[in-house]
Amino acid sequence: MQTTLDDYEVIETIGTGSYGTCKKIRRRRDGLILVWKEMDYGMMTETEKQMLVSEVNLLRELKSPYIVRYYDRIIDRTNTTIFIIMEYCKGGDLATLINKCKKEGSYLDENFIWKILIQVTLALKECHERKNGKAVLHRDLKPANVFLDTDKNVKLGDFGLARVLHHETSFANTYVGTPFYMSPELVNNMSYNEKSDVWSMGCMMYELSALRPPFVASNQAELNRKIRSGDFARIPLHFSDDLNTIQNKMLQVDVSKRPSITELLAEPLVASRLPMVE
Ligand SMILES: CNC(=O)c1c(C)[nH]c(/C=C2\C(=O)Nc3ccc(Cl)cc32)c1C
Repeated sequence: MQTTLDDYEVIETIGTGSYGTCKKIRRRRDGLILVWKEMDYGMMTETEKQMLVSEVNLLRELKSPYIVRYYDRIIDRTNTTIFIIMEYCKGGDLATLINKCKKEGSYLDENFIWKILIQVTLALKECHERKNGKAVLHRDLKPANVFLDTDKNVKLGDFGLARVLHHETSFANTYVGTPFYMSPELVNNMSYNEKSDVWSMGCMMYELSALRPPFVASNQAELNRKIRSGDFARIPLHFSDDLNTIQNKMLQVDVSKRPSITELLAEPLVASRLPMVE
């Protein structure tokens, strides 16, 4: 049966972004706490509306304990607003966690960083696996798009920029993500591909360790130069050589030398930390 806005009670706004607004809600019939991401599509072009439809359809298909669960969507045509209803992640997002560490002058625990690495890799495995010839690229992997549940397990969210990659090509179209996490192939005007998600994950894992991105600059030209060079400082010395090694592999400038998600999962440093399959 088609649900309506009256089936939910809004509790509070918990986030706003370029995409719109994220609100914590309660489902009236059973009290389940969820969120909805509400977006006004009134000013969107037909292409942007199609992108929105594809985000919802992608979310419905992606099934992983490490990807936010999609519940429903409501379209309010009177107010040209779509409401995408998803699971609530009580732990919030990694960007907030990084800012908290910076404020407190503390680093994250290495075991927690490894746990995030493993779970984001497994989330991307679900995305990159070609189902009926189509792989999904996240294209905007960053701390603000990775959420945590009550047990601080990863919930990859916000596929607003995700693209379906069709079987006939292994390259998708142009990039629109976060400049600090731009991969060398994108800086060199090549197309986005699965290994560009691996680069972004490498940047994110580096930032979780060092509390700053691997490449920073005051302008795009300088940032592009640093990204192309692939030169970045080692993560703080108290972190292990193993963590440093795996992060360096993800930040390989040469795409052919950078591991795919499948190859990353086969790396002994990662494979030895994978959860037991039930
Ligand atoms: C300060 N904000 C928060 O603490 C926060 C919390 C507790 N949850 C969220 C966000 C989400 C949340 O809880 N579930 C989500 C599903 C999809 C997307 Cl794109 C976002 C969310 C946020 C931003």
